Amino acid sequence: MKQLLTGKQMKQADTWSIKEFGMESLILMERAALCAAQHIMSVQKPGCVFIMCGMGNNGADGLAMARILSQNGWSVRIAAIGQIEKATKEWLYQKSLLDKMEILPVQYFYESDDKDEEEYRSALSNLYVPAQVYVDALFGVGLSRKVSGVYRAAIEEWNEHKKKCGAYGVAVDICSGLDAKSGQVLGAYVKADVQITFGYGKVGQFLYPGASLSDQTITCDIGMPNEAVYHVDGFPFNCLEKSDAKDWLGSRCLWGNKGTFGRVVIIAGSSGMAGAAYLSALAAYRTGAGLVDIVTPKCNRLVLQQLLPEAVLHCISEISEISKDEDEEQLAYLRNEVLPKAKAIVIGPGLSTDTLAKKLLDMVLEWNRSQNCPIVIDADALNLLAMRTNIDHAEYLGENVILTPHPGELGRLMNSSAKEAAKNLLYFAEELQKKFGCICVCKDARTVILTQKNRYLNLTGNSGMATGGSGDVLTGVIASLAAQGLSAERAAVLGVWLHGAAGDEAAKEKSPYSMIARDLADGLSKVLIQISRKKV
Ligand SMILES: NC(=O)C1=CN([C@@H]2O[C@H](COP(=O)(O)OP(=O)(O)OC[C@H]3O[C@@H](n4cnc5c(N)ncnc54)[C@H](O)[C@@H]3O)[C@@H](O)[C@H]2O)[C@@H](O)CC1
Ligand SMILES: [K+]
Repeated sequence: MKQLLTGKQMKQADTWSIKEFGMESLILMERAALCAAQHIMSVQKPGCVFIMCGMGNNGADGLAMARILSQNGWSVRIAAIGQIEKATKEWLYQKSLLDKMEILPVQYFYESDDKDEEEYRSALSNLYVPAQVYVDALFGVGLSRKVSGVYRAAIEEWNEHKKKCGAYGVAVDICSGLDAKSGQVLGAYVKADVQITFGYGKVGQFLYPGASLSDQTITCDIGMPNEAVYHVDGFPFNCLEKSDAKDWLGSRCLWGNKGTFGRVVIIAGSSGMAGAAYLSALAAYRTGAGLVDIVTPKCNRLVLQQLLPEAVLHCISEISEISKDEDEEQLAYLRNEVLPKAKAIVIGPGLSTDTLAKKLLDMVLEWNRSQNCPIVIDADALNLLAMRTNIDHAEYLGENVILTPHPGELGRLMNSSAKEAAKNLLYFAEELQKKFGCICVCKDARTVILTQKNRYLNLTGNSGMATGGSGDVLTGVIASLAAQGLSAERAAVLGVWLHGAAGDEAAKEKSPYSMIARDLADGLSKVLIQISRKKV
């Protein structure tokens, strides 16, 4: 399992390693600089390298790299941006070593208020020499505000000159301008070929748009003690990898019957929305559930029977079509005959928010209070949840309830907008988890999964999955895994991973442009072939 930290957590881990564990800051820095320099030497023959340094420890890494590369036959040019009075002690130390080597001019560029950005850029232009490698060591995890003035000009010149001379761009620790927690860019930002990041990957490097700033992010071990990660506020973000997916999936019982592999009840669809029920149910079967029941309005009977004859259909009448008694009767049937057989329930895809949908959600939530059955709440059921204002959600929803909002639904659940939710996905996810106390799967280009105790970031998937019905497929995958016996938390995390990996398989065959939700179901089979164990 790969672990990621926010910038603040990384600084806490650094501080603990230095102050409590007693590891010298300069030892960590030497290893960091060596890793980055070695990467450069492994991909390029000695030549000319240009290094843009700030005055913090990221800049100090850049100076240490200059020393190492110079000792290895590189011609080095450094532009130091900022005020020397702000330099850290590590920076001054690294500079003193360069001075003793008498080889490296460090050209300073001071912050001053009397220049506008254009003037800064033309002055900087002379410092940025043609080189085969461009290194960005301006800001690391210490970036604390929007980039402006000389720093903005320095970044823009760096990008432009790098492009002009076709240089290989290396960002030290993180692309300058990228927020290490949110993945948002603050003013100006470096676009590099690779980020060489130290100790742990930073969450912001894997969330978008941050994840698009470099082609590659390489995490280097710099000798930080393993315990450091336990001395940070909150929890690190865990990223499931293929080997973890294999472990979590386990092996399928060779002598199992359809009862062994769980029954999923899917309450989904409304007039014109049969597809949502179909995709959820198809995905539940394709992920291995033994039986799938669909509870849906009568109007969807024919189409669902034709599309998925394997499913058990329970067709219900719209409230307007039946008497009050008949309505009570059909709800009692579901409560007494259908829900008790479920090993996992999905409610919401294409359900609508009408009175019947509301009653169905009430019934399922009531069921959840007395039964230990994992429930995936999605789409319209989330919209209905957002309309409720007078219940204590954390008490009402248990730890085996899984909410799967996209940014629009997340915004509604938190009385905000889709735009805000997408921009501050981590913050919104944290607030949602606090509000409802259950498992929150906040879907976007990168999906964040939060539980009471753990935080996960999913790294599979691609833009082709931004297509109608993709979320419906996810509900079926998660419920299917839960029905087969995985804990609700593992079902949610593995389900999101599997769904993304299925999307990656579909993209290989169809391209992200032309893949549709159904292709994800084919993708699921391919991924399951790769990760399922051959033997018990
Ligand atoms: N021993 C350590 O602490 C280690 C630190 N390392 C490096 O140190 C970095 C962190 O160093 P620092 O904490 O000194 O932080 P940074 O070097 O990332 O930047 C901090 C400096 O930038 C200034 N600053 C922040 N935002 C700004 C903005 N928008 N405009 C202008 N100035 C701005 C701050 O005032 C401060 O002077 C890591 O990213 C990593 O590269 C590594 O060498 C590993 C070991
Ligand atoms: K940097």
